[in-house]
Amino acid sequence: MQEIFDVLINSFIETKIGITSNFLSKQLSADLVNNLNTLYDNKHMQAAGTGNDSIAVQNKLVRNDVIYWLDRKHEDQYENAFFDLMDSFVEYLNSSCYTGITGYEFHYALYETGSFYKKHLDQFRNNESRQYSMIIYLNENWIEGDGGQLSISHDGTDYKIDPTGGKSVFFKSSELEHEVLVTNKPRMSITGWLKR
Ligand SMILES: O=C(O)CCC(=O)C(=O)O
Ligand SMILES: [Fe+2]
Repeated sequence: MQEIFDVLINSFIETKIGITSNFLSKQLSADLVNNLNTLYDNKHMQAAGTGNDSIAVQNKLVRNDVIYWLDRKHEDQYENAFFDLMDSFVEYLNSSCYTGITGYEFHYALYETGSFYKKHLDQFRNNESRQYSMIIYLNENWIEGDGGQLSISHDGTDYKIDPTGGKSVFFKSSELEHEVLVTNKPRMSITGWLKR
């Protein structure tokens, strides 16, 4: 995994947007897709909020994905395998870049056809604990016409990143505004934040 972590970290250092394919194995990706589909079918995925007030402001004009938080307490072997992978990534990041990350949080996200997330910053104004944003995509066979790209404008360049299965994107939560363009088919991911 170290080589894949290096690709992610080195591209982040070069352009402020870390990207690597194959962050997740095909098997783990498929297992997490199964989890997500089951959660969705059982109506456990909930409308995502914006902001971190105790009453989350649910603003469907800003975002209309549905989410579910991963938790080791679920004792789900695939969620735990995902957390094990994140533990090794955080350990590697902290030891190679002195980032001092002490925690994280991750949720599954499903964008149904027609869904989007308008331009935003991930760090809350009243809480700076989110240091790095990390997204891991779960969509096999994504093609351009499917839409749903992650769009990041930075240094005069428009980056449009396809949410292709296994790919991970990594950037500083306080720095880069980004948006999810309208998706033309269901779009699945795990999104999270490394915290300090
Ligand atoms: O799924 C993505 O590409 C980005 C999601 C996002 O920006 C967020 O959940 O804050
Ligand atoms: Fe975001």
